[in-house]
Amino acid sequence: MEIRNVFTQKPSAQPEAERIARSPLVRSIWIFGGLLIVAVLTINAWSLSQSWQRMIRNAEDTAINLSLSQARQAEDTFLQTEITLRELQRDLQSNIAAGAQGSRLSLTMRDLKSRLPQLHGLFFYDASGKWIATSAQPVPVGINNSDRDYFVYHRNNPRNSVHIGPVIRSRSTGELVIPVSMRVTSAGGGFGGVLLATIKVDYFRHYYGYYEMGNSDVLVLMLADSTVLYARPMPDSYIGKNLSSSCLFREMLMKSDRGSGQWSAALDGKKRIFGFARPERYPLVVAAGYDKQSLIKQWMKSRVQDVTLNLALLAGILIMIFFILRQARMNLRYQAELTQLRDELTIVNNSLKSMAMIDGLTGLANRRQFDLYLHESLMRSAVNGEPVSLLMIDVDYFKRYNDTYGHTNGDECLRRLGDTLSKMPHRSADLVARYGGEEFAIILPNTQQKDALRVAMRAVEAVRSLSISHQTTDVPAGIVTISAGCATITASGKEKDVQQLLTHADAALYRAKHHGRNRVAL
Ligand SMILES: Nc1nc2c(ncn2[C@@H]2O[C@H](COP(=O)(O)OP(=O)(O)OP(=O)(O)O)[C@@H](O)[C@H]2O)c(=O)[nH]1
Repeated sequence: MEIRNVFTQKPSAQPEAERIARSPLVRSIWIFGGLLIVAVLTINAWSLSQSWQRMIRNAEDTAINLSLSQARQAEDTFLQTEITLRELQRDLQSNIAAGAQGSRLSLTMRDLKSRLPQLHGLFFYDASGKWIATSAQPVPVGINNSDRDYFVYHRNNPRNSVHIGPVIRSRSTGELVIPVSMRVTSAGGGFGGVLLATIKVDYFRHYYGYYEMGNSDVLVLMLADSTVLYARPMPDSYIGKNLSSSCLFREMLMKSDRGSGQWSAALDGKKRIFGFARPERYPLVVAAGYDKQSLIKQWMKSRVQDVTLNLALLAGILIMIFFILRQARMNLRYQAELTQLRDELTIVNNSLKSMAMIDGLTGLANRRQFDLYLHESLMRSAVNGEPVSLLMIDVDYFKRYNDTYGHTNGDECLRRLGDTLSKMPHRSADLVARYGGEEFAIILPNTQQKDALRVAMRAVEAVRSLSISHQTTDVPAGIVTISAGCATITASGKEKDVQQLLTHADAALYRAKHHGRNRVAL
């Protein structure tokens, strides 16, 4: 009988690994870990998106506030200029009535100009465009301004409102200036000339320079027709540019006088977050724009710490899942090994149990099994009323056989006899056992006495035909023979049944011996 070595045999690794991978515990850990990672990623994505939205909202708020304050500042600047022009207009109207005095008006202009820092100059041209008075010193001679747009505008337009024109280069100083002009009515009620105030572009350049803005952020003052008056920090070549293609003029100003949004600047094509405002009094527009790329960089810089911490958290979760999985796999493997060990031990136990029922020399059922089976057979007989027969078989003169051929040969002889008896045709219910020493027994359930007798005689004959030499003076046949005693009972279900059958079979065997051996007795 083979007993497997349970301590050295290992299960094949592949199916075991697959079984562990498919186990509910490992799957649950994967699902839990996956959900945890998804949750962390989702929360992080949400928090990043919230902080980005906040950043955009802040930029929009700052841009709109800045453009509102600049619109107000521009309005004040132009209002002061308008007041100055109106004062001059009043003065001029009364002088025209009394006969215009250019030198006196120039003095007044110089005085007014000195009060307003934004002013580049004040001028009065007569109906033909000739310079009559100016705050400039000395008064240029021989210049005619009738070709200027603002002059043409007032000559053709009788309205008394202030006109703000696109930036021009001053003919007296060469500076970039914004012309603010008014029509002067002649004594007869016709066109009497133009009063002009020029505002220095440098005034806005200087003023906008106060604000802390990035190199790509813009602050732009425009006319309502989208002509640039000044754009910080762009070079002067951008002054006068028409921005009508911008989203600001195409969409935003159509809906509201103030607001915010994101679009690509018509100035340089860069995407910015804009705020804009249009003053009530003058046809001006101010827009402040923050460069989106710079904002993204700034935002990313501010989130580096958070993102790093979250990545560390994610890495921690992954490591934790890894260790939990490893631990779970180890536990499952130990569990599998323990289960296998238990199964192996059960097999070994069963083997040992069956070994306890087998005779080591002959391989037949041993005395223990014989006792159990005889008891069981008699119990069954007591229930169904069928007879049970027992053959007790003893080797004749076996002491002498041992003495003559030695114990080793004696053992071999017993093995051959056992083999012969077990190979005799038997019914499946019959049991051949080694009863002890040189004694054998055959239990024949559901067997009548005459049939048992026949089996016994066949056994005696089978041994005889083995012709195992037994050459001593006491053994007449000169070969190994056996004697058999045969007994049959129908059990009563009482304890004594076993003893009774054994005693009868023993007595029969005794008789077989007594009557010369090598025979059967009932
Ligand atoms: N070799 C061997 N001898 C055994 C074994 N068991 C019992 N014997 C021997 O069998 C012999 C039985 O002898 P006895 O009971 O005197 O009977 P016998 O010599 O066979 O004489 P009868 O039974 O009267 O014919 C003893 O010498 C035992 O030592 C065994 O397993 N192996």
